[in-house]
Amino acid sequence: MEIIILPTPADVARTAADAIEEQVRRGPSVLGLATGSTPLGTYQELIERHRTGGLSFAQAQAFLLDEYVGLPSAHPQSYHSVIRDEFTASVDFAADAVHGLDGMAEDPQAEAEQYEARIAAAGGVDLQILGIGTDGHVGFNEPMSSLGSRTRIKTLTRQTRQDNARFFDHADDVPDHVLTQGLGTIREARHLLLLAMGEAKAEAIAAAVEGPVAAICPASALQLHPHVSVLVDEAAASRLAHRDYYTDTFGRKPAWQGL
Ligand SMILES: N[C@@H]1[C@@H](O)[C@H](O)[C@@H](COP(=O)(O)O)O[C@@H]1O
Repeated sequence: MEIIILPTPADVARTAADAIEEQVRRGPSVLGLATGSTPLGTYQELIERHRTGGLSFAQAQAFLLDEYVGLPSAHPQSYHSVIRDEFTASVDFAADAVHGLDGMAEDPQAEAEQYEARIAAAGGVDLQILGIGTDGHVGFNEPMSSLGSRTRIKTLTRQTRQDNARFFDHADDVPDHVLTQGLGTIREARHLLLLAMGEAKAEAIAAAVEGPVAAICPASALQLHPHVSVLVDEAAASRLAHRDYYTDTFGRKPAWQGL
């Protein structure tokens, strides 16, 4: 894992956008997109680069990590709507290039299997953006998710429903169930970019990066992946025990200048 500690959330957003831009400029790319508040600065940065710097997503495809069960895609808090409103509608993805799970599918298991097949048919994900929940979840893989799990239906924890209540009118409106790519699915992406900002994520980041690989912290499964970049601001890095090791450059430029 490459642990990159940056001064501010804006630096995290810019560095993540650099990695995505580099991937997209390399040629036709498959991006894995996360929702939640963490990547919003990155998406803003990419929209700006599209508008002013000619960055194009016309050759890219995107797959969302997860979706609420029971919300139609037109619901403002469905992840279909969120990613469109926060990012994809403001750049130039081709029609039908942005894929998500159908939270209204009559057979969620069949939907999950078809989604895996669609990712495979696209050639797999080149670069996957990830946030982290305060309980260490990635996607919606809650604690005790199998480290080898595939896309499936999951029940949210009370903690995650509370954390996400801010996006809904009433706390009770947060769905109980979700469809999410599994930890095994996520680990098949070729490069993982885990982003975290703020003190509230510090404990989860420390457990994910320095803790044992264990289902109690789903993000710790990323330690098994050969190419992970963890971009954190100072606050999210504040519980890391080995900070000096991550930041020691021995006078060279930091490794992250070219993720
Ligand atoms: N399913 C999403 C995750 O993909 C996200 O990374 C995480 C953190 O959310 P936020 O970025 O808003 O803190 O929780 C949400 O529930």
